Amino acid sequence: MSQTPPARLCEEDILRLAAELTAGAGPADGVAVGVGDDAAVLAVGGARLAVTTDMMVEGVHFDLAYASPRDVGWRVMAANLSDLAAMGATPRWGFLSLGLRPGPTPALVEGLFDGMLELARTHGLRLVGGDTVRAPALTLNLCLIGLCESGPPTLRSTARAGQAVCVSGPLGASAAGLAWLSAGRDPADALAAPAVEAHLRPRPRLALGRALAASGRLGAMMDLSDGLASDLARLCAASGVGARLEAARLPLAGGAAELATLVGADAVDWALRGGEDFELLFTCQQTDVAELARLAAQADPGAAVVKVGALTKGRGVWLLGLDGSRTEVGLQGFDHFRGDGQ
Ligand SMILES: Nc1ncnc2c1ncn2[C@@H]1O[C@H](COP(=O)(O)OP(=O)(O)OP(=O)(O)O)[C@@H](O)[C@H]1O
Ligand SMILES: Cc1ncc(C[n+]2csc(CCOP(=O)(O)O)c2C)c(N)n1
Ligand SMILES: [Mg+2]
Repeated sequence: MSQTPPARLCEEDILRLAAELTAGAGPADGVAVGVGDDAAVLAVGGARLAVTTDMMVEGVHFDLAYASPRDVGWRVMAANLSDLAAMGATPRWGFLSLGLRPGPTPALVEGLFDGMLELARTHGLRLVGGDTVRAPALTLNLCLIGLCESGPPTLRSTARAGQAVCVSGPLGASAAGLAWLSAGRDPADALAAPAVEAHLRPRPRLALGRALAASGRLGAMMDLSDGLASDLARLCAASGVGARLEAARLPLAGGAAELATLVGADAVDWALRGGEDFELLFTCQQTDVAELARLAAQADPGAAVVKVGALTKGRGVWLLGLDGSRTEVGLQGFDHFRGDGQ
């Protein structure tokens, strides 16, 4: 008798389960924000702590064939700091859990720490602990703690229909760099170098996150780690709204169109579904876009405020194509257990 194979969960299913099961325990003392946002927010003795954790695994998030240990350390720190940026928090303390294959060399371990600490120092974060084990693949997990002192933490669940949807910079550069490096192409190639840099050394938008939080003009905010299509769908689901993106407004990373042609990919696909851009995604009243752009330029000269669409009363994330077509694109970004994951 044939048996029905057990159901397989994708990452999205697991995150939903984690949210449901942890919420099932009821409200907890001191938890201002639990599972479901970029960081939890804990109320401790008058302070609000934003606490986040993010793991990177060799072969899944990086490949040592093209990434140096220093790049790997930088990237895991950047991904974690970006979640604090999304809450408008100021980074303070970090813990590193490190899984190393047998026979770790000083060059590997020192390189990982150098990369992490270089970026941590820039943002005033101190590594204060961790754990070290043997593992079948190089694995780094950071847990970072920040302080929400630039205003209330900026959440995913507070967006309203009618607001503008904005991003803080170009999209698709990291995916372009990854595609270039994975194809074994020259990282120093003049056209590809900025994309390679964006992939290996992303720069989380901490000053911008704080400035946006302090403005008091935001609807909702999160960071872009899985791709605009998925991350905006999560923001929309948390806020009970839908969104319409306009392809003509997407700020494609410089050179992405040419690189896409060279490696046989699509730059719009990178921008929507590539992930790891670590830009901020936020919503605000349409009339506040110009003022936030002014604040952003002051806080971070490298950042921009680019309106890419608007929130709607409907459900789902829809893309208005250059040809006038409407396509649903929600949740098409990176998922560890779907598509590019297994
Ligand atoms: N295994 C887990 N147990 C409990 N909560 C989890 C677990 N995995 C994820 N979460 C929570 O689910 C939410 C979404 O997690 P996710 O890792 O996708 O965060 P993100 O900010 O959307 O993405 P990224 O980690 O790429 O920055 C977060 O609030 C996170 O703390
Ligand atoms: C070797 C290699 N293959 C694929 C990717 C792409 N990638 C991996 S995880 C992720 C989303 C964010 O991760 P998470 O959800 O775990 O925070 C993306 C876009 C990569 N960086 N390196
Ligand atoms: Mg995030």
